[in-house]
Amino acid sequence: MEVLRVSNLVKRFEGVVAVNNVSFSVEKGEVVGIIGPNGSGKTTLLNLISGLIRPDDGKVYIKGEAVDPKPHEIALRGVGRTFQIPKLFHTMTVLENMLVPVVEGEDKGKKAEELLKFFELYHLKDELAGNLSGGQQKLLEIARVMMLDPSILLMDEPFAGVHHKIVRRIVDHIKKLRGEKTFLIVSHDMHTIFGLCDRMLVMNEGKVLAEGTPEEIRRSKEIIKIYLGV
Ligand SMILES: Nc1ncnc2c1ncn2[C@@H]1O[C@H](COP(=O)(O)OP(=O)(O)OP(=O)(O)O)[C@@H](O)[C@H]1O
Repeated sequence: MEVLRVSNLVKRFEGVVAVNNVSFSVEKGEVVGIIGPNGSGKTTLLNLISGLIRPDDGKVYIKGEAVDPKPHEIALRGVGRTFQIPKLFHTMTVLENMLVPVVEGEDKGKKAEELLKFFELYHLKDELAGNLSGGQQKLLEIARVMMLDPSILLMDEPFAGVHHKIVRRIVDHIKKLRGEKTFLIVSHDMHTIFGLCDRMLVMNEGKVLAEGTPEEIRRSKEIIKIYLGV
């Protein structure tokens, strides 16, 4: 079942076409990686899907319905987002950060604790978020976005600047959740993303240049040309 589709998305910034007529779709439970050189439009694409910026053209469909590109509207439809630099409250504790998203019902605290246990952060629950390592902050942001029970997770560079032990933990968590949840992950960490994804999109100069399984992408001459400049 298709859970996400972007159709002819375009975003221009004075003179730069950051996203240039991008279309693709994602099936429920897939883990899709987005790779591409710096400035190829990956973050802008995630910003468009999560409604942080409005497209100049094109549409985003979630579970078959066109969405109004507003962050709140998109979050309500089950799309969660993490950032290249986690957006945490550094002077609040780990547990307090977990309780920032508005969640209906009475068991917010219990849910937060369960998620902290799942992400192996429970022992740090009373620590200030600002005292966590970069990798622990990334884990906490992932745990926090799960408070809203997203069905689709957009992740921007979840492995960048993260100790390899925590990279492995993040990968393990994604593997546990795949199938039930759908992931769209932007990463420069070729080794990790190739090992994790079902499918990859390769962006260059705002366009999707190639799409395929990690194996297909590895064999693609175009990709080698972009990354190695030959
Ligand atoms: N707010 C903005 N104003 C002007 N130009 C922008 C803005 N955001 C992005 N751009 C430009 O759009 C292009 C795509 O940027 P984007 O950050 O989406 O690329 P990226 O693939 O995520 O890069 P990186 O891997 O370095 O994070 C770049 O040329 C960038 O300079």
